[in-house]
Amino acid sequence: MSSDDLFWTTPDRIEKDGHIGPVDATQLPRFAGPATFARLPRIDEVEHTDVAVMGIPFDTGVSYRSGARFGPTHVRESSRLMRPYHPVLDTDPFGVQQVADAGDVGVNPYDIDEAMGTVERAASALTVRGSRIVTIGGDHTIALPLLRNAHRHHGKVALIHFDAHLDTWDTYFGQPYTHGTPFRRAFEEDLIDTDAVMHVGTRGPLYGKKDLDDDASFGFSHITCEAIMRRGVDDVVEQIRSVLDDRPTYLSIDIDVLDPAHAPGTGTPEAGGMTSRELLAILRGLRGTRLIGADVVEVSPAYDHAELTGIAAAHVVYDLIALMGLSTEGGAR
Ligand SMILES: N=C(N)NCCCC(=O)O
Ligand SMILES: [Zn+2]
Ligand SMILES: [Zn+2]
Repeated sequence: MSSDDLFWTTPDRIEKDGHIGPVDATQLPRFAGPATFARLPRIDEVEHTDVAVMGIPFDTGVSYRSGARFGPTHVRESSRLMRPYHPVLDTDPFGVQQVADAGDVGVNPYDIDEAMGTVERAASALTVRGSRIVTIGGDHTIALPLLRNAHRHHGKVALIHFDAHLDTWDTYFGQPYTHGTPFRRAFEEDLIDTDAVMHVGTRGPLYGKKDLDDDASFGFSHITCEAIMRRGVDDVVEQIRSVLDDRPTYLSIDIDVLDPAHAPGTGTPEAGGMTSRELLAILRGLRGTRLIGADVVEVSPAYDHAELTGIAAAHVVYDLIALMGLSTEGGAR
């Protein structure tokens, strides 16, 4: 900031190769100013956006604890400490591509159908403008309209779904569109490439064995949390990569895939989950795959403590952005 500009309205930003990055934390302390994701510019502050971070403050689809409507704000607040260089992937996620915060979509909290339509239209508007999207939820219901948009622009997509839960259940209280059902609907609507759909991190009690039989009949394979523990991260990465090949790939990450010790702030927690270290390591193993879109959902801040969940989710979003910059789909490699 110059001396005649003492306020956060026009802060200095880190710039690289013509890409406008985060507010410079050596000029304006990280804890000051409004929280866009990683203190990146808003989408209206840049001419073109390669990757848009979009918030969906929606939780009308939940079956247990509510509150994920506050997820986007919380994850942004928890993302103030992101730095511009990713040492493991050896990349500048905000320097190799233009990343911007698209803000929150104004979804109807009283009408799930209408909200899903709004999410799809918002996602489509960003896609048409040439942006790939990392969505911050919101409950998992929103994966369905996001997959509808992905399918419209890319055809059937490979889906890697990190979650404690299958989310391929049929209905809850007779309702087809809930946070426990998006991937069954996606299968029925032919949005996903059934040769390349996988759950990672599943665990916890089910309603019955039929849940697994139904899920398998939709083409899903799964790597349980227990398998991750026994087999280790590298082996799991190899299995995921073997199904992806160069297919257009969507990653959906329910933060409850993490153990409640790592992510207490979520609506349907299950014991025995992944560590955030395991999740980040598996994601980094997907470097160079054809990532067309991703979401991080189910952060419910009222149940969070010391921003544990928000910080984990913010790091996951950061890594997804880094992966997009290294992706074979429009990325800088
Ligand atoms: N957290 C998500 N997305 N789904 C959980 C649904 C679990 C249930 O109510 O049986
Ligand atoms: Zn879940
Ligand atoms: Zn889920």
